[in-house]
Amino acid sequence: MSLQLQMIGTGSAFAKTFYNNNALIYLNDFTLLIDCGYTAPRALFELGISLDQIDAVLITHIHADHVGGLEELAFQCLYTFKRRIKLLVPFSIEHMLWDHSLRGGLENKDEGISSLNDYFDVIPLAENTPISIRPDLTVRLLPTDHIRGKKSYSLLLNDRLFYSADARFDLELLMSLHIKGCDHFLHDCQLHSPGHVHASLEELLTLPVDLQQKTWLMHYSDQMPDYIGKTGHMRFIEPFKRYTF
Ligand SMILES: Nc1ccn([C@@H]2O[C@@H]3COP(=O)(O)O[C@H]3[C@H]2O)c(=O)n1
Ligand SMILES: [Zn+2]
Ligand SMILES: [Zn+2]
Repeated sequence: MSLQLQMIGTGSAFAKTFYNNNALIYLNDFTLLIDCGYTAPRALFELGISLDQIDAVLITHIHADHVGGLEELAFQCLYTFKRRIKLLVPFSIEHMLWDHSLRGGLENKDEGISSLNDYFDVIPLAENTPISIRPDLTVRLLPTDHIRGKKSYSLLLNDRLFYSADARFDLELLMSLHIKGCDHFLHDCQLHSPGHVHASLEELLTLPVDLQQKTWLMHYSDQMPDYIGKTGHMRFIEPFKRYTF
């Protein structure tokens, strides 16, 4: 079954001309936001999409370009829209997300607000297990290396779309998914080497041609225009454009 995907930003953490690398997945009467960085509310505003139109948000890891917009989303859901949406969060980072990222702004003992559950319908996700979010959406969390000692997850949607979030280059993983028939690969890409905590363009260019042809580059720096035509068979995914995968 095909998916409609729209990046509400495609920038690296420090990009100033592209919003944070976050995505909307559109299914029948259901809209899922993948990551909610600090530019997400502004990007959605630019797109004419109200936060009220989001039905669920899935978090890949705890960096501000992936979770920095959650405070606004939580407040708006509770106080403006009076609506609870789903928060899909890897089990291993749920506690950290509250205690280390959001609690400072969202806790309110006077109103009895003391956890993520006071804002969202929290759905903790297990690793490496297909999770059926709805009949038309299965998500598998793939633990992938990003920052040493910090949990970070790539996603496999409906067993056919790989979304790296933030990940170092992992040839073995990419090849095994490719061989199993995964149709589309959206990968973060650091344009200049070394990639350090992200896959670099140089590394991604070592992928076989038939895998490159399925690969879209995201999470790129402001220098992206200088690299057009230098990405082999891989394409840059564009912000705000709606794709059918
Ligand atoms: N060891 C590290 C840790 C972090 N960083 C940079 O900080 C950014 C945090 O968001 P990101 O999107 O994961 O990208 C990280 C690196 O640019 C980095 O370059 N090296
Ligand atoms: Zn990032
Ligand atoms: Zn990151």
